[in-house]
Amino acid sequence: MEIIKYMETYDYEQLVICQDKTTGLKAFIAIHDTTLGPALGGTRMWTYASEEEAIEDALRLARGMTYKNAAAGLNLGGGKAVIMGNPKTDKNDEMFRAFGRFIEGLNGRYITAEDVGTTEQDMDLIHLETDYVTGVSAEFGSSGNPSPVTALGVYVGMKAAAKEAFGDDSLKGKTIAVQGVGNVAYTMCEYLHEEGAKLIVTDINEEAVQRAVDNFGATAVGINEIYGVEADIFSPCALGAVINDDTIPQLKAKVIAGSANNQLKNPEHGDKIHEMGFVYAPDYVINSGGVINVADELDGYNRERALKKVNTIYDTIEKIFAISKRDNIPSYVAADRLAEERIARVAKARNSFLQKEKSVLSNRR
Ligand SMILES: NC(=O)c1ccc[n+]([C@@H]2O[C@H](COP(=O)([O-])OP(=O)(O)OC[C@H]3O[C@@H](n4cnc5c(N)ncnc54)[C@H](O)[C@@H]3O)[C@@H](O)[C@H]2O)c1
Ligand SMILES: CC(C)C[C@H](N)C(=O)O
Repeated sequence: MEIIKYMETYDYEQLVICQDKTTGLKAFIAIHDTTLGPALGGTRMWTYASEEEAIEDALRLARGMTYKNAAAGLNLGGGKAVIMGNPKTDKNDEMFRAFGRFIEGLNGRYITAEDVGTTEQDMDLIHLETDYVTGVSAEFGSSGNPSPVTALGVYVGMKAAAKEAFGDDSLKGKTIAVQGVGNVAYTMCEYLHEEGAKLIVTDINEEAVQRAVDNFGATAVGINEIYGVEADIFSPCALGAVINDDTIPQLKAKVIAGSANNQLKNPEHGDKIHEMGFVYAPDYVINSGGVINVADELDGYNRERALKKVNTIYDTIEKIFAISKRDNIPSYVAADRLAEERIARVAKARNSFLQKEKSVLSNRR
């Protein structure tokens, strides 16, 4: 991978390499675009096979956050960090403190939070060294783990998608096939069960499946069967790239609405499901509840206000379907357009000179 070339192609601002051999920290912080504000995005800890793979992931995820934050109406740019290592065996407290100091060194250009492989406790350790961290424990007046709020957003976004597909946003009696019943999907299933939906679930973790069967009367199926079950809605809540050439022909559901990031294997798969008449709730819009929630901490966390904002995911999804129909474009393109247009409008509004910004004038002796 030619890093600078890749960064030029997608217009990235910055890539930071962090190492601290005492603690074993090897991390990358990618900042994609800060037109709307400081870059907010989680820190992922993962067993990457190579540095190149880690950098690629950081860059790709950072750009995703630019779009997610812009479409969510947040005054925040996009960034993401990755730490190389096994989150189960390679963590130590000092590693996260060292990482916190690197974040502090960016002076607010990047603000972190939880992502795959990192926890509220890790954020608390980062918080010992910097204030540029969200998703820290509630005892610090913070919002805590974002997953349950992400689940609320997916639930309301799913209702908007159901309205588009079936003319009614009620999920009562609808059958929903859920792939992965982890942190986000378990809470989402709670909402769905309460509304009277029928659940079909799968997970590689048998305990997670059993919990859904016991608590929500869900029907369990094998991991490869989930695509082809008779359902109204397919809800991918585990992995990326699950909408692909192999899975699309199997899908019987009319709606695709779930929490997983990067659901489309390639953009062509977004085009294909559009042509085939599926109603697809774009992933980074429907799963933006977590980031909306942690972003509220920056104004002094107010749960009621945060949840009110998360509920607007319903309206954003409706708006995206309206753009998709108006311009006859797939919903994932409509979401990108919504985000890009907002960034362009703000960039235009902010391009006039302000005295406080550094300029040639401040260099006068
Ligand atoms: N947690 C958040 O706030 C948040 C926010 C935005 C997006 N997301 C995305 O939502 C998804 C779920 O996040 P989470 O926090 O619930 O993660 P999680 O790890 O708690 O849950 C994922 C579940 O998927 C299962 N799984 C893994 N591979 C599978 C497979 N091949 N088939 C079926 N199940 C499989 C896991 O066993 C686990 O139970 C991820 O893609 C994540 O990036 C999460
Ligand atoms: C900042 C976060 C809560 C990030 C979250 N993991 C996401 O992908 O949206």
